[in-house]
Amino acid sequence: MKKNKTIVFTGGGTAGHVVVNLALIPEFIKDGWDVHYIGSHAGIEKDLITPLEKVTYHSISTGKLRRYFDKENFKDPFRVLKGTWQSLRLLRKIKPNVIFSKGGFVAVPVVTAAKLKGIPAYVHESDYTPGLANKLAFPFAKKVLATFPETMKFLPEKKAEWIGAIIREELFQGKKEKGLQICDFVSGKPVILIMGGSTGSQKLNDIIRDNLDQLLKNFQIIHICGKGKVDETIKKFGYIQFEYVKDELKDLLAATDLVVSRAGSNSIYEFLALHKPMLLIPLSKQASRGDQILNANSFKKQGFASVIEEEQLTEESFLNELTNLWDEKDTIIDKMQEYKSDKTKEKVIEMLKHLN
Ligand SMILES: CC(=O)N[C@H]1[C@@H](OP(=O)(O)OP(=O)(O)OC[C@H]2O[C@@H](n3ccc(=O)[nH]c3=O)[C@H](O)[C@@H]2O)O[C@H](CO)[C@@H](O)[C@@H]1O
Repeated sequence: MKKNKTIVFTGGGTAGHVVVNLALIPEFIKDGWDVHYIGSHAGIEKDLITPLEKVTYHSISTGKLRRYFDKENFKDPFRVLKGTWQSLRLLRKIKPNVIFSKGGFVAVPVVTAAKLKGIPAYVHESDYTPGLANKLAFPFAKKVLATFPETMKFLPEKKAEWIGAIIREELFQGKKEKGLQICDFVSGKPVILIMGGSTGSQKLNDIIRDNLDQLLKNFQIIHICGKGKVDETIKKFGYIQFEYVKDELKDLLAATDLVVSRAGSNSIYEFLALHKPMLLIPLSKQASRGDQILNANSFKKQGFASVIEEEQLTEESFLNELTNLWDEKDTIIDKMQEYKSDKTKEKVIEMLKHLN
């Protein structure tokens, strides 16, 4: 019997390294491919992928990027070596035609093993500048795909291709009434969605909670706080908190007028595609390599967002920028409507199917 074509997806650590895979996986299942996923034992990728029917999830050992001293840092190279050996064994068994990596540390051993087995691996970089895990994977990749056009200058010239953002189809199918109903909100009063990235942000949580009464005078607020960060003591009409939202996100976004968010690349491209004016508070240089600052400033320059850097974040600057954003929202939406995504998802699927 003829074997189905097979694809292996990898990527994890935060949802930003999984959602692009979530957008692509259904298209391969629909076309009769066998779909496998290689992720970590306990990362968010396991949570998000294992409920999917027709996807076989395999766990491997993986390291983690810590920007501080920890004795675990010394064990990580051995974990990555073990992960590479495990990936080699898995790839020998699965025999995929192609591999798609969305990055994060778990992807490094998989892409390395792909090179050793001669399997073409496509690596996707969604941030303005490439992260360390992806940089380690570039030498082993067949192609490196970028979301931001500006990223091309940081990528290996012969392998790099700009494709744009890959967005989950379901996000376009949200219903405003359903979103309002989930939150127990009224229609006719504007809604702000607060999203501190897939893991939540204490900084954003604090500024919202410190100004809650003021904000609730004019807005209703959906607050995605991050795992373990919901404050059960706050119960107010027009304010609802979530740790993380899965299927209902599309409806919550449909009910949203403005967004306040970190500047993770996937999130901000989703807000752009859905025409949601956004106030971005990027992760600071102290806590990251500064990629979110570049993501945010690129969006500001194009007229899609206003930005407050953490060092400038005060109650006053926050409330002022939010008022300005509300006043400017129609102009911003006009600008967003000019942005064309140009069938990015379809292009990538063609590329992976035909190894272009
Ligand atoms: C702290 C950290 O390392 N952040 C990085 C991480 O962010 P993070 O994981 O937050 O990534 P993104 O903002 O790019 O994507 C988050 C994704 O999770 C989804 N989502 C989020 C919350 C929720 O409740 N439900 C839900 O489905 C969003 O719709 C989005 O699709 O990866 C991004 C993409 O490489 C980087 O730009 C960020 O710097």
